[in-house]
Amino acid sequence: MAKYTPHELAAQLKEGLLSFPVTAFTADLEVDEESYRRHLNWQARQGVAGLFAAGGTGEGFSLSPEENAFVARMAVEEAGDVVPVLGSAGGATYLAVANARAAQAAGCEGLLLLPPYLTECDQLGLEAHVDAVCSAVDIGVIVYNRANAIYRADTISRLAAKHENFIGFKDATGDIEAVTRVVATAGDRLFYLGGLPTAETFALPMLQLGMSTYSSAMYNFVPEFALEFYADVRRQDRIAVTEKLNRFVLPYLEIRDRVKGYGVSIVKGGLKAVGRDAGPVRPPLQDMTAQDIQDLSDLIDAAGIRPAEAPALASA
Ligand SMILES: O=C([O-])C(=O)C[C@H](O)[C@@H](O)C(=O)[O-]
Repeated sequence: MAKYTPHELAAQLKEGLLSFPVTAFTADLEVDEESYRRHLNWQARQGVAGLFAAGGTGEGFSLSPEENAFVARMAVEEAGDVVPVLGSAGGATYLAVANARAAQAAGCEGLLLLPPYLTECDQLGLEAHVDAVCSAVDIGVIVYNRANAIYRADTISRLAAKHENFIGFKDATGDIEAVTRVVATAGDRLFYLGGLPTAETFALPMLQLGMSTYSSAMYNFVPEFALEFYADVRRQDRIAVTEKLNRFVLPYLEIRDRVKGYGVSIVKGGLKAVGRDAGPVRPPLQDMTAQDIQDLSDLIDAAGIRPAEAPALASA
């Protein structure tokens, strides 16, 4: 039974940083229960407004429906008494509906609806997709505007008028005109969160567009830094934000951009770098090389943001 109504959930999420934890895997690429539970415990207790299990950084797209439900259940058990936990739903409509129902049954307060895969889709199909998911559950639903799921403002408004539990719009396009149309049309009926890769990079300009929060992947391994960054953004302290961009975020992007898919792999690399290994990524993503992890570890030290309780990386 959810503790938050969809409306209360939106009010809570929009006022703080959002955690998107990685899903821990063993060397055999199985879900690593012990390591995941440990990670969740750490992530939930640093001061975020909500925790999204099995999102993009959590490799939700690589989980079977059973694993997705298991991950959601573990997240609720480990973090649900501290922060609202949201699950994820993805793939074809029938799978997304099954994921959504399983997330609700696991005790999630809401869910992130990931884009479906492979096929192109347009507005009527996307509307039917969101319609089916929102109708299948009572908990809050946030759509992820990304890849092949790009929602027009009128589609979003119709869905918001129809479904009380449709509460949020997460953008990973950075298309200012389109996002402005969505925010201007749906207004306060929804809340808006930034979800571009390494969302910190865009946080200040997106705040002006109405995105009071964002998904922080780097919060996984440098939580204090990520929270300070968010506080600077909310204060609109451009000088502090720029200093942090130069000190860590922009050099981090240079490592992230070395290989396609490192947007996720670098987060697990960052966890290795701070001594909190959550295992490998699943193919088709590829793990960071030892050199890339070392470079990231050096950057963390040069920026002075190694988490207090995290040991330095043993030299290779
Ligand atoms: O679903 C997710 O993990 C994301 O939204 C992607 C990341 O959290 C992205 O915002 C980032 O890399 O900071």
